[in-house]
Order: sequence, then structure tokens, then C-alpha cells
Amino acid sequence: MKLDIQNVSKKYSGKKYGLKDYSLSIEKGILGLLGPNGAGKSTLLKMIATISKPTNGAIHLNKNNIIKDPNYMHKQLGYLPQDFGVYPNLNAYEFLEYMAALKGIGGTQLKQRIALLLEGLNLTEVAKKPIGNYSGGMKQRIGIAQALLNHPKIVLFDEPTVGLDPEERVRFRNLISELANDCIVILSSHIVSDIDTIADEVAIMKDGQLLTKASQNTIVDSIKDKVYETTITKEAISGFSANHVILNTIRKKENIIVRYISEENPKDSKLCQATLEDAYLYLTKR
Ligand SMILES: Nc1ncnc2c1ncn2[C@@H]1O[C@H](COP(=O)(O)OP(=O)(O)OP(=O)(O)O)[C@@H](O)[C@H]1O
Repeated sequence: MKLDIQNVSKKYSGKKYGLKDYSLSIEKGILGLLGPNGAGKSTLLKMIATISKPTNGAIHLNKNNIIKDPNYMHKQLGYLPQDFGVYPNLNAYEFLEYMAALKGIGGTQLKQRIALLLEGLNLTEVAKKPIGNYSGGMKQRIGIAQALLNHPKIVLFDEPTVGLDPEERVRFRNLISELANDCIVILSSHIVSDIDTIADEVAIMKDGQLLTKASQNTIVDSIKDKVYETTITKEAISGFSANHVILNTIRKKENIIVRYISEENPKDSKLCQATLEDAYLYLTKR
């Protein structure tokens, strides 16, 4: 499995770009797509899913041009869009049967597949109840299930953990780890902790551009001598933030503990163990 995105741009009306000259190559495994709101994550996933066409550039899956041949992608694709909608009067089982029909999936294995997905996503007990009565997290899990109906080889999840509680997040992570053995899985999020425990590689983007794509260790290593912590007075914070990239602040009674980036070894500060969150904030804030 290989997905190649070459110099892809998406220009919206006026001069607005959703993506600008974006290139990325992905082989099997889990890629975490991290970026602040408006970075272009959904724009990229929609083009990979062939729902939207690039203004420029090419996208190939296993050397097949999926802009010219979207069916090649459809056959292997599972996709959970950000704004996934459900039919409130159907129950989970009926909805998944309906989605399977739309995808052209049928046969004797379908019932078993639906039962397995409902079980894996902890929906078996509510499978006969109308989806309209489900919580946000339950609807999201139905969305995840429909994306996996056809045993996809490439799975795109746009902000999949929105609405999931901590226990559901763990279930989701386990499901994805099993799935990713021989697939490409792309998970988008603007929350580092949503992807840092499962992603083999991380792509960080901002303003429609790719800032970096590498393993988590490589990304963290790139700032390992730059993360410091110091304590300053409340009055000093605005002057301090004008001169430094601040990663985090903890307010105490009199003072503020500041975690920040420094290229040099500053006085009165302690070097800290860098994290993926630090690297993400550094790259997207500077
Ligand atoms: N249909 C559209 N018309 C015009 N501009 C758009 C359209 N869709 C997206 N954009 C703009 O393109 C940029 C990228 O948006 P996109 O939704 O891809 O970002 P995102 O990283 O997925 O963020 P979010 O998590 O907030 O959805 C944003 O500035 C957005 O306003």
C-alpha cells in the first residue's frame, strides 16, 4: 500500500487556499495528522477520499491516479468525515445495513461483519434502538463502524475522537491498532494526546502546508535541547511572551511557571524533557 500526494493545492474562491503545494507519501501504518483549526486537515482528507478535487497536483494510490480513477480508491476506502450525519429513525443495525448497500457490500458475511463491528465499538446492547436517541459519542462510534464495513485498506478518520469519553478513546485506539496491521490509517486531530499513543508517524500541518512528517521520536528529538522551565512574576509575563515561544503556563499565587522554547541555554531556567505536544506547539506557534 502506498499513497503519494504530490504538490497538491486546493484553492477556494478568491485567493483562499485550503492546501498549498502539499506533498506527502504514506505507506502502511498509522499516520497522525495534527494541525490547529483551519490547517487544512479536512481539505486533505476530502481530496484523498476523492470527494473534492485538487486545483493542482496529483494523488496516487499504488501508482493509480485516483483523481482520474476514483473507483480505485472507493473500493479500498473507509472514511469518517468530520460532519458525519446519521438517519435518526434507523437503529444501528439498520443504518449499517443501509451504508453497506450504498457501498455495494452484501452477501452472507455482512451480518457477521456488522455484529463484529457493533461488538468492537460497544454498541451491541443499543443496536436495536433508534440512532436519534444516541449520545454524541455513540453516534461517532456508528460513524467509525460504517467506515470499517468493507474491510478497507486505506482508512481516513477526520477528528474521530470528538465526543468520545476516555474509555471509548481507549477502545477506539485498540481497534485502530489491530486494523493498522496491513492498512494505511490516517487520523486527523488538533489534540496531541488523541494520536501520540498510536501513531507510527506524525504529520504536522499549518496554513495548508506540511511543517514536518516523521516518527514521534524524531520530531521530539528535534527540540530536545530547547524546552526550558522558569518562574517569573505575573507582571513580567507580557514582556517574556513577546520574546519567547511559550508552550505552557501554570499560575501560582504570586508567580507563573513558564514552559518555553529557547535556542540558547538561558540562566535561571531548567532544561525539561521535550514532548510531542511541545514540538507541535513550537512548530505551529512560531
Ligand atoms: N468550501 C470552502 N470554501 C472556502 N474556504 C474553505 C472551504 N473549506 C475549507 N476552507 C478553508 O480552508 C482552510 C482549511 O480548512 P479545513 O477545514 O481543511 O481545516 P482543518 O484543519 O480541517 O480545520 P478544522 O479542524 O477546523 O476543520 C480554512 O481556512 C477554511 O476556512
